[in-house]
Amino acid sequence: MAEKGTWTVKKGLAEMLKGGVIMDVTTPEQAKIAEEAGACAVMALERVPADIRAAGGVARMADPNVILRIMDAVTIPVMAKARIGHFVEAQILEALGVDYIDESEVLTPADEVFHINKHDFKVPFVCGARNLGEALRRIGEGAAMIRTKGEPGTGNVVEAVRHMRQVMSEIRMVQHMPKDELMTAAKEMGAPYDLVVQVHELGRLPVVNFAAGGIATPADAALMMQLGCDGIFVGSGIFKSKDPVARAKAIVAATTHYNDPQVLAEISKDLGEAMPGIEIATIAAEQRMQERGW
Ligand SMILES: O=C(CO)[C@H](O)[C@H](O)COP(=O)(O)O
Repeated sequence: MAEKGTWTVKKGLAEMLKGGVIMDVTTPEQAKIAEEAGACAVMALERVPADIRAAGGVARMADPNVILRIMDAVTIPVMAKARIGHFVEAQILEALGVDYIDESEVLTPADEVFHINKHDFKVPFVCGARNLGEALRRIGEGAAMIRTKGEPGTGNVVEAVRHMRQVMSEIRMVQHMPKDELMTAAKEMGAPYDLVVQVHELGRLPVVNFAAGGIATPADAALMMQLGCDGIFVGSGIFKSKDPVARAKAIVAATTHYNDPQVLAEISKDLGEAMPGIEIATIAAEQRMQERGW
């Protein structure tokens, strides 16, 4: 059996989640809704991003007791969020036995310069990115899964689309570069050279890449899948909508049948109101979660 905490095992767990939906949950009851809807994992946090945005102030790791109750409530993997750079929150989450840690820009960063050295941990990490350089820096620090950032808590998919298109087009560029241009590309992106070489050879990121931030409808989820992501994170889009149970199921089904417009049309019927959306231009630059992380 593979030893816990090796790179292969960390990466492999994310690969098992491919094609699935990971749902933000704040209570054991929401975790059960997610599991029954077919989520492949849940993400435990204190508030969904729309509520974090509305509350303002400092957003931190959730109460360990809530995380443990969520772990008790479901059989699917449980992820939890730590603040960027807050390696002690990560140590605590590892001690609780969560399956994955999200070093997340949705929480208030604890360090404005350094991310967590994720190689220090046995538990795997997922991190957000807006472009290929950022994704490869996070993988260089030990992230075993990437998610594009989008703009969480807005119910507006436009930033998720921008980030996924950016990452995919940079991957295509690197893939088709002659080998002798890779070092300069690495320098310009601020990315580790060996990882740029891997992208060149694989034609994809060396780890799984999900889409996140602003996905609010089954059509949004299918759009992100057609743009080439490996799976979906949804938080506010489900639990700030009128009918979370129906919407959660529909988003899971849309992520599976993302290439079948007939099925997507059926799935999208009678879901009740989606969460109210926010136009990105109305959010001040310093309040955009995607700007956190470097
Ligand atoms: O940070 C995340 C990924 O772990 C959130 O799950 C995701 O960004 C949720 O965004 P939204 O509330 O807009 O669905």
